[in-house]
Amino acid sequence: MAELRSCKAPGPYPVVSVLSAPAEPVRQRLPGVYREGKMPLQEPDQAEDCFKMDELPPITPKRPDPVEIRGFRHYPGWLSPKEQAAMLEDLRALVARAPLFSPMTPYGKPMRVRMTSAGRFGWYSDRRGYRYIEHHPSGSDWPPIPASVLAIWRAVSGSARDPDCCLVNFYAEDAKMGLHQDRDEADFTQPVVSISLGDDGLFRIGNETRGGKTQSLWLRSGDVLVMGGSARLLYHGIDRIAPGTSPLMPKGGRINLTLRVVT
Ligand SMILES: O=C(O)CCC(=O)C(=O)O
Ligand SMILES: [Fe+2]
Repeated sequence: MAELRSCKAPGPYPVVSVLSAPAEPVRQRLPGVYREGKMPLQEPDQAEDCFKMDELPPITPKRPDPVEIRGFRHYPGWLSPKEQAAMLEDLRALVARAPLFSPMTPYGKPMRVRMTSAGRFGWYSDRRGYRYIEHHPSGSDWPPIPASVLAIWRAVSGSARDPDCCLVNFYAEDAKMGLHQDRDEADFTQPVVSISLGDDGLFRIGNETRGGKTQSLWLRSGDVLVMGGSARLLYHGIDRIAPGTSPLMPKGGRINLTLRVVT
C-alpha cells in the first residue's frame, strides 16, 4: 500500500506526495488521491469504488471540425504528433517495399515530386500519359494501404467503398506540383482524401477550368483535406514547401497521401 502524506502547498490546494510507493498499479492508488480534497485522506481500499480505470471507455481523440474552402473540406490538425509519427513508420515500411520514383510527364520531363503508391492500383505517368497501373515499375505488387491511412478515409470520405489507391508524394524542399485536376478515376462521385505530413505546403485551389481567381491555404503536418462533391474537379496544386516548419522528419520535406477510388 502506498504511504500517502499530505503537506501544505503555498496555494489553496494541498499537494499529495507519494513516498516509498511500491510497484503497484496506479489504478489502486488513484481513489485515495482523488478523494483527498478537503476531507481526510481515505485509504484506497476503503474508498468507495467510484471508478475503475478498466471500465473507462477507450480514449478517442477529439477530431477537428472541418473548415470549408471552395467546397473542399479542410480538417486542420486531424492527426496528433504521435499519430503522425506512427503513420510515418507505416510509410517507411511501405517505401521499403515500393521505392519512390520520379515519373516522366507526358511532355518528357521528370516530375519534381517523387512518388509511389499502395493499394490495388498505383498512379503512374510516362510519355503515354497519366494512368493507374497494377504494379510498381519494378514489377512487384503495390503494398496494401496502411490501416492508419484507411481509418482516415473511413472517417471523412462518406463513401461506402474503400479506396483502391493511396498515392504517396514526397516533396523535397524545392519541389512543387502544378495546377491540375484529379481526373484519371472512373467515378467522380467518389471523393479524393488527402493527408499531409512534414513541412507545410502552400496549396492553391482554382476553378473547374484553367484560369480565374484562386485561393491558397497552408497544409500542415497532420491536416486532412477532402476534395469531393461539387468541388471534386477543381484545379489544385502545391506552389511551394516551407522548409523547416515541421520536426516530423529529421531531414525535412513534405509527404502527401491522396486516397482515391479508381475503378
Ligand atoms: O500534395 C498535395 O497536397 C496535393 C497532391 C495532389 O494534388 C495529387 O497528388 O494529385
Ligand atoms: Fe491532385
